[in-house]
Amino acid sequence: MFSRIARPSLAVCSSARNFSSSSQNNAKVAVLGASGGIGQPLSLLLKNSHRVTHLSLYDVMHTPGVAADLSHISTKAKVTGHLGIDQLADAVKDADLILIPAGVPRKPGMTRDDLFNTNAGIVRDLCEVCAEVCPDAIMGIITNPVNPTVPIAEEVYKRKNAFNENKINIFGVTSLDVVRANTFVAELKGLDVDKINVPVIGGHSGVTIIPLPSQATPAVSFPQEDRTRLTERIQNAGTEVVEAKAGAGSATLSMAFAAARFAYKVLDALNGADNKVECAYVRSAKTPAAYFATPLLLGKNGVEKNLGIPKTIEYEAQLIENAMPELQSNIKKGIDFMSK
Ligand SMILES: NC(=O)C1=CN([C@@H]2O[C@H](COP(=O)(O)OP(=O)(O)OC[C@H]3O[C@@H](n4cnc5c(N)ncnc54)[C@H](O)[C@@H]3O)[C@@H](O)[C@H]2O)C=CC1
Ligand SMILES: O=C([O-])CC(=O)C(=O)O
Repeated sequence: MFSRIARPSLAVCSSARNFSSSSQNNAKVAVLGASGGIGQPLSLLLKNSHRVTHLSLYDVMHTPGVAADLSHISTKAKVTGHLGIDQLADAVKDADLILIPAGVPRKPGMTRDDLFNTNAGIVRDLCEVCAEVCPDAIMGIITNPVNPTVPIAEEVYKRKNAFNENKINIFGVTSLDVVRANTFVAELKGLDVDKINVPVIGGHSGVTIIPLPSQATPAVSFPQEDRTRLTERIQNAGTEVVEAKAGAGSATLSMAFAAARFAYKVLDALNGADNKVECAYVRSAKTPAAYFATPLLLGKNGVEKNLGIPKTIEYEAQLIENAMPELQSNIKKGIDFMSK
């Protein structure tokens, strides 16, 4: 079974070298954790995108079936399935973009930090291969807890001499916070959700999630009581889904939508499209925390320009201040994990 899967994936991947390019219509995207609750719908959205010519699916289970299923869809992306660590290098070779939703999700009563012990090692091991095989690929890490998994990834790249201090190509995907903020604000204000943009900065857990509705476009205003309720709903939205799923996992479909939104912007920017801006969690010189989500102008190498913390009102400035201790401690936990 194992060797039957290995051969075709090798064959396809050697020809996949030709796919690697900075053209949106000629991009190889690898999904690591492709068989999971996020991985499957995300892979479907990518298979449905004109931007992708090679969709490479990696997991420790079920990728032959997921790849066979998706490969029957009449869109142009070639689909390859890769199973187990021995096939990871082929899965990511020549990738333009790697998305990582591999790892365990929360159950009711757990915090994202409770996932650290399992997921930190998974991200480390995946990044070790990526650092060796495709250090320049853009990487979007979805695996929780995002606040420390992104520093872990960069520490791996440093150890493998694959780290480029002049370039930011490793992102924590926080687009779901923006998607939720847009949805909730549009609902509250009766606006067209397609036309609203609410920046969300900071990190991706509890108080480190900092929505900035004062900077929304179009402009919206709230009495303070509503602003507080909105902020808390966005901060707790992941838990809202975990509780509603009652033990069957956390957000998967909305996360797949959000990760696809992130991926499409990255791929469009790789193809030279201007003005592709997305909030994401990256190494940052713009705040006291070494990693911080802000609006980023995307380009051919990842972050073209960090647009920094937008203007804030006093309430939002206080949220930023409140978030710093937890965020800094989460980042330290990731870096300490790698120095053991
Ligand atoms: N950044 C964000 O906004 C969000 C992050 N998440 C996180 O995404 C992660 C995945 O969530 P789900 O897809 O719901 O979980 P899931 O359990 O449904 O899927 C995870 C997949 O990862 C695979 N996997 C486990 N170890 C692996 C390894 N070493 N290499 C490759 N694949 C491996 C599993 O086989 C499984 O297919 C969780 O950590 C969750 O907390 C979830 C929602 C939002
Ligand atoms: O809450 C979770 O565990 C999953 C997640 O990150 C989210 O839905 O924002």
